[in-house]
Amino acid sequence: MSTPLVDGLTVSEAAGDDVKKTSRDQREALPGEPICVVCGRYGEYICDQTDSDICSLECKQTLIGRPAETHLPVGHPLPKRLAATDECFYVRDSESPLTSDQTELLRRKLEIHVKGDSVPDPILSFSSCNLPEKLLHNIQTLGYDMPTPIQMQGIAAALTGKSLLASADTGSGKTASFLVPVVSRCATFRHGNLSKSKKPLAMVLTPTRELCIQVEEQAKLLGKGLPFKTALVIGGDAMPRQLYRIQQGVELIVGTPGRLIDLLAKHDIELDDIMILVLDEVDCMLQQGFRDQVMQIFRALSQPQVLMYSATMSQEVEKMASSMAKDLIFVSIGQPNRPSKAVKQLAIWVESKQKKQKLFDILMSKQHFLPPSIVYVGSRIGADLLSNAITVTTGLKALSIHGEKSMKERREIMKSFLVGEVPLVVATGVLGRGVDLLGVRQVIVFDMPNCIKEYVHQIGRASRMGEDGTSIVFVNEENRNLFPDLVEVLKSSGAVIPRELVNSRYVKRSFPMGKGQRKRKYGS
Ligand SMILES: Nc1ncnc2c1ncn2[C@@H]1O[C@H](COP(=O)(O)OP(=O)(O)OP(=O)(O)O)[C@@H](O)[C@H]1O
Repeated sequence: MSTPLVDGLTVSEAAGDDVKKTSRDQREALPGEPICVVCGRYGEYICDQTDSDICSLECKQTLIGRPAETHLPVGHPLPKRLAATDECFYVRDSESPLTSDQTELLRRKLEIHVKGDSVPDPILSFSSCNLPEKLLHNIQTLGYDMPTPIQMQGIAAALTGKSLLASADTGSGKTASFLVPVVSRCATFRHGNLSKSKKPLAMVLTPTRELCIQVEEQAKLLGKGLPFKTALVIGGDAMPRQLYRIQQGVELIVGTPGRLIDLLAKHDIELDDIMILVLDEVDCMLQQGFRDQVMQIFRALSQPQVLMYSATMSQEVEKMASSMAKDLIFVSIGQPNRPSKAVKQLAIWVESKQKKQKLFDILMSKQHFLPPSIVYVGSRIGADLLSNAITVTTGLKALSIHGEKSMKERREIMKSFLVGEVPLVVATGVLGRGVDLLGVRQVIVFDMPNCIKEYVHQIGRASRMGEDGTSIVFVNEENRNLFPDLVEVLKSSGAVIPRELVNSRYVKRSFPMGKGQRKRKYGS
């Protein structure tokens, strides 16, 4: 039986089967699986006109619209991502504006979705948006040759002065997407107002000290040589020093909400010049726990531009963000709340009592332990106990990091981890979000967090800028609240779902075809 789909196209077999309409609906191919000859995703179908593997109706149409000689053989390994050098957008003169068709095509290719009034076109290069020369030089020194999709659209939107709510994968360059406009606007403002007072002009709030440290470091690198000074305002570091720095005159304050409120309550810091407020990890910042503090700080400012970023979003966050800023621009890259496709996920069903032994087995296996690794646990005491047990049982040097340790200790542990002296860190949520742990390619989620979004952030530490990474998560009946969400996330990434999870009564059953099942053919 044939099921009509769109004009003139039918799909053989399976009435009601969910045939993927666009390439975006299709998942990435697993090793050994057929690859769509047009976009490189899972080639679930065969195009009957060309016998090539394709992933969706959209790619079938693209394929049959191509001249015959460009129909590539089945399984031809086309790049999965848009390769910058292959793409006409990048070889054109990037100073001349895109036509609206080109803008639409670019956004479609890069999965850039926008909502709002007068959203500017994405930038194609850092040099096309009037940034100060020194900032451009610093961007180059950091090795950023080309903006990533979130930077293309995010920087363009932020430079208009409008507020922005943006989501993009973990490790996709969101930090520079908000810092480049912050540095540019602050440095330009100071340049034109040299004699005036040096009250702070921008503020970045993040949920953890580690993330603040990292954001401030990157801000310093981007602002080098410009009238752009920064102050770090986090708990655990001496307050007088932080205060002194602000009083000397800084352009940017980076801090956690708690310490900032403390500082503001005890000292007279003038925030009336703040023109940009950034909420990094905005869904976390607007959650109970942080929300009241963030709103208290927001009310102390005089209607700044608000830039809000995260890899995960919710409708509630969208609503709150809309109430904080008028004329908001929404930007999202790919599908929000999905893990980075570059992280290969493995879910293992392990009963709680066996989790430690399973972890030791992994750590002692040359094949499965891929240091440097992070193990995520649910509690501070759990982090201490597990890191000790790992060292005693496996001989591996493991350290724990959590909120009860002093800032000095946390800094030292991070340093020895990042320089490779320690192959393994056992962490709580303090390292779960935002932290750019270059070199980490494996994450082991020992205790499933109590929200799927935190899981997405945690496994995101295993891949930066689309580099391959792996994650292992231990799951059992105790995590049943998350089963439906976890299955969705695993399914969307093409990961294998453990039998116990498949058969669980807490999961609604609707699974993709298993291997070995026949492929459907597109008829015409
Ligand atoms: N245009 C670029 N070209 C090359 N590398 C880049 C570019 N932009 C950022 N990077 C690098 O990519 C890495 C990831 O960036 P970043 O930490 O900003 O990701 P993120 O999107 O904020 O991730 P998360 O959601 O996990 O916080 C960093 O090491 C950063 O230096």
